[in-house]
Amino acid sequence: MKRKANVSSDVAPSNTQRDLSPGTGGVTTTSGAISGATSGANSGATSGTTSDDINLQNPPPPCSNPLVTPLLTDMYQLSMGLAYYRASTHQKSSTFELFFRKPPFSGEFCVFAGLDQVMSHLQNFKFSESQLLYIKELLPEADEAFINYLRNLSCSSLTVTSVLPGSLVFPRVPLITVSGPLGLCQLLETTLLTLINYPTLIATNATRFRLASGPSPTLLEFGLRRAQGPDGGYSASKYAILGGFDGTSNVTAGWMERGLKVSGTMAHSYVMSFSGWDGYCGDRAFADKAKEIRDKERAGTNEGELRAFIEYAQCFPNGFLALIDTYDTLGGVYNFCCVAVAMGMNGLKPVGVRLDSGDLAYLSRECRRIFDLFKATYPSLTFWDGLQVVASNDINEGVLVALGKQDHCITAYGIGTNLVTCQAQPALGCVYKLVEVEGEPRIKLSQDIEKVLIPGRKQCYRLIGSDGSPLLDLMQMEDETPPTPGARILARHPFEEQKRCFVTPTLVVPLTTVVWKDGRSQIPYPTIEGGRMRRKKEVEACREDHLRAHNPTPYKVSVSDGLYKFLHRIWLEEAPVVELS
Ligand SMILES: Nc1ncnc2c1ncn2[C@@H]1O[C@H](COP(=O)(O)OP(=O)(O)OP(=O)(O)O)[C@@H](O)[C@H]1O
Ligand SMILES: O=P(O)(O)OC[C@H]1O[C@H](OP(=O)(O)OP(=O)(O)O)[C@H](O)[C@@H]1O
Ligand SMILES: O=C(O)c1cccnc1
Ligand SMILES: [Mg+2]
Repeated sequence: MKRKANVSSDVAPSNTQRDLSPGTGGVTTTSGAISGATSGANSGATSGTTSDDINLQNPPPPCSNPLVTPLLTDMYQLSMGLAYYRASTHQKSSTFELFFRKPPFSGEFCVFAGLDQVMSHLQNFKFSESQLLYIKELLPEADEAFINYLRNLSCSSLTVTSVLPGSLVFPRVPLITVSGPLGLCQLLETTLLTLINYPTLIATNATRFRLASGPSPTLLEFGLRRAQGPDGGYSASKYAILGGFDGTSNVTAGWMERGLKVSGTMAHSYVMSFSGWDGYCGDRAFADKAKEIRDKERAGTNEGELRAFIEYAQCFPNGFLALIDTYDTLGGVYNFCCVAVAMGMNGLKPVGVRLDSGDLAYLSRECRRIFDLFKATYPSLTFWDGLQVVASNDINEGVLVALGKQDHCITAYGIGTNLVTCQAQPALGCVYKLVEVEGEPRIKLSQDIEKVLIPGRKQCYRLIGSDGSPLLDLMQMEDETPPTPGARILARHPFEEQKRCFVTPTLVVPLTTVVWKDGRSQIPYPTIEGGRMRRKKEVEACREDHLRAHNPTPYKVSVSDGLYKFLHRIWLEEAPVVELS
């Protein structure tokens, strides 16, 4: 992120963070923390490899969710499809744009995500015979000719342009533009919206959590159990990582996306399940050592918890991370430290603790203070400074901001409900609107000025200033000359006449790329890691005041003078003049 004047923080997790996975021994992770160390090697197009690695000739794979077919749509798309067909307008050339009008979370931006599944849908778009039978049942008006038309539909006649995943995007700029036969473009509306709205919302939410936490802590996504169903949970895990999270507890996400890092700690049930030493069959000397240290350092800590930790440490000698708040958090830290000393005496390194209730800042400081006490007593053990303090329990963006203003020693956050359900704003309002038919721009008027459509096919550019940060996004008509670096142009607010500025960009970046044409993908299949890297770069380049959590400065999304005049001429032509008498 850039401050108004200069560069500031980095959103990459620091390279001193540790892997929290049992069995991986708290290994130091690299900046992306999607090392795949715990979830196997990368494999294929959906892995965490960079997009350059992928052979362009590989067609996009099937959608990850088998529910995504041409039938994942609203009834009215099929009804309109039939009506276009009957009116013989279904083959008219058309252009639709997918965009949002208002950013979520009272913010100014979104992080675009979900294009991977859109590419898969375009590639695999085909009604099955049983779906066609069902459509006949549903739409008795449909004759065999229409069913045959649906039967032969594929996306080979479409041209699709899009911004790329991980891009910072702003209101009204078309994120995806679909050009092709009217009937087919219409049939894609609902599916494209459902494939983009939630991924973009969750990637944006995750980005905001990352901005709120700062670059250092490890962010782990823990939301599967609270997500809106299996697909909500899976999408949340994937796109939270695109948005800057480092790992997920969701095993299916790791299995499906082999580059994603899967990790976790332990639950209260595990700690609660132990109550004494009956049936203990582990290493007696190890248990006796831990108990001896406990009796010396803090007699009276919970015995069942101590046993639970001793058992776990033996099972995961390189991945001991203890949940310490089941009975009494401070007693829990002592129990952890005693087991840690016993491990250290066997040449092993514990990973750390998790706090799941109470004042997380205060308790994290207490953890560090007690680690320091042990460090003073057992200075030959070298792991004390590197121990993790993981915090969880209903953490949201506000809690991260609040914790950032307090003194705390938290090194990692486990975040579920508020992240995956996007509790602060549960839906993104991307829309998909017709802007042109047979080369004729179309406008939709509204009493609500924000809802007036900007007509026609557009070219969109990001104009970059001399400090490398974006100045504004500019939309212009397709046939206008693109802006050029060093040349001064007039940029106008689309609706408010007095809001305009002259801008001289240092760099002009086209916002969209042709991603689908002539029946095939024109880009390497988008990867989570590719989107993650683009998001990081774009967030770093953007001025901090556009991204901040509260009262962000509006980012200018402008139109060229030519598009402004065109929009307002069409608006006047189409708006009825009322007669008063
Ligand atoms: N130091 C802090 N500053 C700001 N918010 C915090 C701090 N510590 C914890 N929180 C947040 O305050 C809320 C505390 O919630 P709540 O009172 O329900 O939990 P608790 O009583 O500590 O634990 P539980 O009920 O789960 O046993 C959570 O959202 C938590 O993330
Ligand atoms: O708080 P979240 O951000 O959703 O993070 C995930 C939560 O899920 C687990 O709780 P669990 O399901 O055991 O429930 P509880 O903590 O509410 O008792 C875990 O201990 C976290 O508290
Ligand atoms: O691994 C964890 O600690 C975890 C995972 C999911 C939800 N709560 C906690
Ligand atoms: Mg909880």
